[in-house]
Amino acid sequence: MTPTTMTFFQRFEADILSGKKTITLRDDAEKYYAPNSVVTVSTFEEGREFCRLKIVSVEPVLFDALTGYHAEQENMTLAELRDVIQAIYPGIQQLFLVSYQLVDA
Ligand SMILES: CC(=O)Nc1ccn([C@@H]2O[C@H](CO)[C@@H](O)[C@H]2O)c(=O)n1
Repeated sequence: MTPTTMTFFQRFEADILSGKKTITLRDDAEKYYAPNSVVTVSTFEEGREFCRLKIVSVEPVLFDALTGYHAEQENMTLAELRDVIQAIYPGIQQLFLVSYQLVDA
C-alpha cells in the first residue's frame, strides 16, 4: 500500500508551510511514497496535522552525494543538513529524496 501520511519534526513546520523547505531525505522505510499522491502531514512529536503535501518525486541519493542544492531546498547549509541527517539516521548512506508541493487547504 502506498503511504498516505508523513511526519516531520515540529521544528520544520514553519519552513514547510512557508515553502522554504521543499524536500525531505528519508531512509528506505519511507521510499514508497507515490508521485502525484497526496499525504496528510503531522508533527512527529504530537501527531498534530498541519498540512497536506503532494508528492512530486522519490529518488535515491547517497549521503556522500548531497550538495548545496539539496541543502538549499531544505533551507539549510550543507553542513547543517549533514548534521541533521546523521542525528536522525546515524551512519546512513542510502537516502531517498522526496520532493513535494504544498496542497492548498
Ligand atoms: C519525524 C520523522 O518521522 N522523520 C523525519 C525524518 C527527516 N526529517 C527531516 O527531513 C530532512 C532530511 O532528513 C531534514 O529536514 C529532517 O529533519 C523530519 O522532519 N522527520
